[in-house]
Amino acid sequence: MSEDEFQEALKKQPLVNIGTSGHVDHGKTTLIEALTGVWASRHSEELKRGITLKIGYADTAIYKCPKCPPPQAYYTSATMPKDGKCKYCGSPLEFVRKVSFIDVPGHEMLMSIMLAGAALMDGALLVVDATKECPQPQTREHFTALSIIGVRNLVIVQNKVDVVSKERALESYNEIKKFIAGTWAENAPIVPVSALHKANIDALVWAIEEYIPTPRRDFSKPPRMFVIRSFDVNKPGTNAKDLVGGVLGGTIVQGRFEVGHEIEIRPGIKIKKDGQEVYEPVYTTITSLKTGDQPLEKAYPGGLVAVGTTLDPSVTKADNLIGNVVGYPGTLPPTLYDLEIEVNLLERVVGLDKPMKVEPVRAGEILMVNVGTALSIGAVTSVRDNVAHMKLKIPVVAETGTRVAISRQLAGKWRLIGYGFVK
Ligand SMILES: Nc1nc2c(ncn2[C@@H]2O[C@H](COP(=O)(O)OP(=O)(O)OP(=O)(O)O)[C@@H](O)[C@H]2O)c(=O)[nH]1
Ligand SMILES: [Mg+2]
Ligand SMILES: [Mg+2]
Ligand SMILES: [Zn+2]
Repeated sequence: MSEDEFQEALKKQPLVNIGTSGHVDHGKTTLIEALTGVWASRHSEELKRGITLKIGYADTAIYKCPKCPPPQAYYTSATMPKDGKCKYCGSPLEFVRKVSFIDVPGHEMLMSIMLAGAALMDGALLVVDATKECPQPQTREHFTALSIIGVRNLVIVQNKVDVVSKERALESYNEIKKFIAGTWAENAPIVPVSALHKANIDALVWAIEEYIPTPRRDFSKPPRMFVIRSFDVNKPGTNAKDLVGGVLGGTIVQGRFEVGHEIEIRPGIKIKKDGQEVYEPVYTTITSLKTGDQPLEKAYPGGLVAVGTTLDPSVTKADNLIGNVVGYPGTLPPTLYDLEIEVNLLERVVGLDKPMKVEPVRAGEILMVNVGTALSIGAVTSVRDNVAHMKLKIPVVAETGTRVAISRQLAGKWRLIGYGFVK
């Protein structure tokens, strides 16, 4: 990738994904709103119930005052004055970079969605409610998920400091310090904020600038995108000649896509063949690319990219293609119905109120696997040493060495128990 191409791309599209993580109701979505001005939980069911159910996206740009010291120097499109000038010294603010936030649910029933989101994160914010003892079960479980998936750029956000005493704020800080002591996140910054009152957000932006850099990716690798959403964007009753093809929403994880190129989507759609249900890859052409409202000729890793296609919209409607992998024809890993994984179990199940020992994997049990944004369950057919064979209900697209998160149902809920690598 040339420096010019990187700089050019940087102006048009966020090239870094910053995820949220943390226990339910600790203020992840409120924090993203404070940073971006966007409420990322927009689905009607989410609005009704006040909890995040799906992966949410919100983009913003970071700006900096050339004269003021940090943290006052730091702004986002949502926090900067309308005239684009520093509110302390009046200097015109300088554009730093675009960033995309990926918001995940904290509810214990939605761990699989968090894992799908985590597969896309270049860095993360771990949101901790200062009014609650730390760690809460999904604080632990999300932190473990970041550890497993290999997210290493972390900023810890101590939220809701508007409703705690100074003593409690200090106690909460010490709980967080103790929680991360001896882990890879030991030196992560802890930034106290009130997401609700948008207090100390400049210090958080500063920490993001210091600790979550935009990764320099190799754009020349064969392009690959993980699908997170798929839609039929036509209004009911549209004339057949005006129909627009199916749209895929996802995050590019390597390479770049260009308008006009042919793509393959795997595992594709379920069909019946000789009385058996199988998945067949789908082939189509990219008719448009967009990030936010910005049309693109080329799309790069980072943020949510909408890919227009020539597919019949009935194929993409209602998130039908979630978890699929997109690439140029012939470049994708194989579709696997049988999975052989080298299993690494956690010592403890961390997502429960009381952590408990992880029992070994047994033949015959049902496990859940997350591979990229794909999710499948399957029965373990055999276990030898630390290698487990599984028969999957829905096939996954993965090559040797692909990282897999493994969950087991405990007390009726899927809990993260370990990770593995595809053999
Ligand atoms: N007092 C106070 N309340 C906050 C703050 N941030 C969030 N809240 C409140 O906490 C509740 C939960 O906030 P959300 O942003 O929905 O929390 P979340 O972590 O996104 O929740 P899930 O996505 O369901 O896990 C809401 O009632 C918010 O208004 C804060 O800084 N101070
Ligand atoms: Mg939320
Ligand atoms: Mg909530
Ligand atoms: Zn200034």
